[in-house]
Amino acid sequence: MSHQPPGALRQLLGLLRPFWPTVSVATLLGMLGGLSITALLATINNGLHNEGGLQQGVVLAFIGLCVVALLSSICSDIGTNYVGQHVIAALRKQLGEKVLAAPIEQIEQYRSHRLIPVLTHDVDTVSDFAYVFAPLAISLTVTLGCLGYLAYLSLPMFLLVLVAIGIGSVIQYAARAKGIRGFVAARDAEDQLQKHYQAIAEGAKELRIHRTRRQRMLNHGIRATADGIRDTQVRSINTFVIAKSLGSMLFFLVIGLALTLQSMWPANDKTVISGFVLVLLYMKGPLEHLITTLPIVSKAQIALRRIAELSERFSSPEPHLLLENAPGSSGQAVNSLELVDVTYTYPASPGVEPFSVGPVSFKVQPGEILFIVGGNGCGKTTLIKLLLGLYEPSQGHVAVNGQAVVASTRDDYRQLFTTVFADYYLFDEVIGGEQAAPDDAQKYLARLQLAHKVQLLDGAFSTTDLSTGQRKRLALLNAWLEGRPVLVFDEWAADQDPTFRKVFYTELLPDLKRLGKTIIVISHDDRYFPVADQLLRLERGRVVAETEPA
Ligand SMILES: Nc1ncnc2c1ncn2[C@@H]1O[C@H](COP(=O)(O)OP(=O)(O)OP(=O)(O)O)[C@@H](O)[C@H]1O
Repeated sequence: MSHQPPGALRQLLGLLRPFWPTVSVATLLGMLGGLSITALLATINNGLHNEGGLQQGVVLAFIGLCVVALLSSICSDIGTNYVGQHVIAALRKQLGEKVLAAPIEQIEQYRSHRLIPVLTHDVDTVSDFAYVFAPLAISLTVTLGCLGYLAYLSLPMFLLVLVAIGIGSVIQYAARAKGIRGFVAARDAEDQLQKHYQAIAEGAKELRIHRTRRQRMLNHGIRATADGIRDTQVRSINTFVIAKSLGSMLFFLVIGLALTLQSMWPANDKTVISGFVLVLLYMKGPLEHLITTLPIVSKAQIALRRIAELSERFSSPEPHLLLENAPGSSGQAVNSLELVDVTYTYPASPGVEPFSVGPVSFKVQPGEILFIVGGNGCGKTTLIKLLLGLYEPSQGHVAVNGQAVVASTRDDYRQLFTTVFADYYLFDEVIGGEQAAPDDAQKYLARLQLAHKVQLLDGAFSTTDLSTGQRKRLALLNAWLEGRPVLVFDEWAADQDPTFRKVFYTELLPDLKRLGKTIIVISHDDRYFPVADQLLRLERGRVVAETEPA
């Protein structure tokens, strides 16, 4: 993927905007440092040709210039580092917020193996740039100061240097264009590598018991991708290195040319040629620094493009999604929960007919248990994502207490639910309802037959190193601790042993029902279907049977 949205520079400027006073002062100080160094060079050059060496006044000026150059470059460095680190922190926070606020469909489509490298690798690359930013500014101002001094010394020689810099810039520009193409290809391959890493971490067990797959993963996956990245990076860096060496040689050519011209056309003032050589030799350092930093700048540019692409993808955050200082749950009582003629269609992908669910209507009330049943892939999870307000219906609406859920109320609406998805994520910390006392937790842990394994310490589980079924029981603990009115379980019992499965359907669900909870269960356990007050059977996204309480 080498899609390149145009917003990289705009994004960088946007991030720098709050720090413009510091950036301006740091840049001005950097320029002052650069100019002081140029003035020092001029003083040294004059001193070289002055019979009596440096006069007392000049010595004081020399010391003054040293102090100014030292202090201004230190302060400029500190200022730009401060800004750089704040920009990185702002970027990290901004990206985190974007992911937290992005519609679920967008996150599902982006894929985690592409998301994580942007949040880690690309932000780190921009952070590398933050460290070179200050020296870069100083090198640039020293180079400009030196050029100014050269122009003051001799206009023809200054023009000669400008021509040389022009030739050098063309070489650098060509090298940079070639290098950037390589860096973009390498960055694309990084996503692929991340996908392989994810596979070897999450599929460790499967790979251990399948030699052919393991070897294929190693040879065609990790080795081939890592070697590909290495070769592309080596080629790109080599291009920069050759261009840098050519540029370096250009300096000596210009110095040689100037000395030759001088012997052909001797200058009256010896300070001109010595100053010229002195400045050029000094300028070589900062100018080379500028050139060697080009790869870092190019990489930062690519990273910024990736970040801008992610920002653009996630640029339509859910409106009214409260990220700060909002109450944990909406506190609203639920008298009824309804889906009214709801339909939803997944975005089309090439060559595949997009899956649609609906139109579906149902109503469920407190103290009721609704089962959603049907074969694999018939749309049960999609339906509960619609019910939970994670997907917005293409048509129809979801209503609570007869009121349609709209964008401004959707986040509050979601706080009515405690959910255990089939692919749930078990957080270490327990963020319980206000009434969640540790005594209660201990009681429920015992009920879930986990009291001998897990304890609640400082609001976190003492361990989550448990069996699959035990981890899922731990996820269920939230059903009590959060105290929310609607509970949704997506194939919760699938990983439980027959005894505890029975406990779930015949004891825990009825207990929760008695507490007045509204309960929605996705289930394949047909022997427990009678537990349900309502049963909704789906087939290819359509409701084919609905059973209401007698
Ligand atoms: N993110 C997605 N993008 C596109 N299509 C999707 C996406 N997620 C699911 N689908 C499609 O929607 C269909 C229904 O998926 P869903 O997860 O709702 O089924 P399910 O009834 O819960 O299945 P199971 O019992 O296997 O969990 C699937 O056939 C799948 O192709």
